[in-house]
Amino acid sequence: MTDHHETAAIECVDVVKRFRAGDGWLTAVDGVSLRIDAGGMTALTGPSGSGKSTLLHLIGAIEKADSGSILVNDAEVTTLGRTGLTAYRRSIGFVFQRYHLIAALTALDNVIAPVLPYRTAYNKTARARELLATVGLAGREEALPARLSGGEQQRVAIARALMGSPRVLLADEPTGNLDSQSGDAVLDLLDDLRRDHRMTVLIATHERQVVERCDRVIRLRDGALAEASAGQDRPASQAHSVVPWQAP
Ligand SMILES: Nc1ncnc2c1ncn2[C@@H]1O[C@H](COP(=O)(O)OP(=O)(O)OP(=O)(O)O)[C@@H](O)[C@H]1O
Repeated sequence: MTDHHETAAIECVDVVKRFRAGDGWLTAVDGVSLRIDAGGMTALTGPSGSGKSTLLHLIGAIEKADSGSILVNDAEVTTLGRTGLTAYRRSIGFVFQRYHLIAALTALDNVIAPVLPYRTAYNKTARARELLATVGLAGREEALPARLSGGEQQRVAIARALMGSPRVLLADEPTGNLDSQSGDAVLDLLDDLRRDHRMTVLIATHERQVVERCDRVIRLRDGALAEASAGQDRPASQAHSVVPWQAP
């Protein structure tokens, strides 16, 4: 594995996460080791309760692993302190099944919301408009979430996740609430973003159509790796096509 020609964007070694369950403990992630190359679209799949969301939360530093190592773009996530965690969470993108948009805010303000407290090198409104256009929502900037379809809301959530120019985008069942056409549009978008910005996309999903769209598949069963990838990696030329991604 060490002579691999690609740079690993995500590398997990012996990652364990337990939760309290009644009098005992439940091991949600049970010694997972994996390596995900930069620039691909990978499916993390497995039956309900197999640990997909938990693993994604650990990689995204939404939850903390009990043991093991998680390297994302060469940064060790498990030992980050408070300040480091905030910076890390801002540096990656996270997309949720239920979009998590703020109902009282327009599409534009939802995209801006996470970076509002921070100084940014870019103009927040201009960038949010640009990203809404990227996700196909030019002209819908002032719409409230309730006026948008599920697919459109998810695209707002994706635009929001892109504000910090993430090199890694984690998506937890991003098409789980969508009909197949809207789901396909969201997957097309993720794949375009991956290619145009050389982002690494990791999608937790139990949907076969989503798995089939990914170039690599990681299967979990009972919190452990069931099988790591059948798919072929993309040709290096394609994986490395670099379009400058605006500095945060
Ligand atoms: N916060 C928590 N507290 C206690 N147990 C939890 C918690 N989060 C997850 N679990 C348990 O950990 C195991 C893995 O859950 P996880 O949500 O990661 O699975 P999943 O593969 O994403 O499932 P699904 O496809 O149903 O979303 C399950 O048994 C779940 O009940």
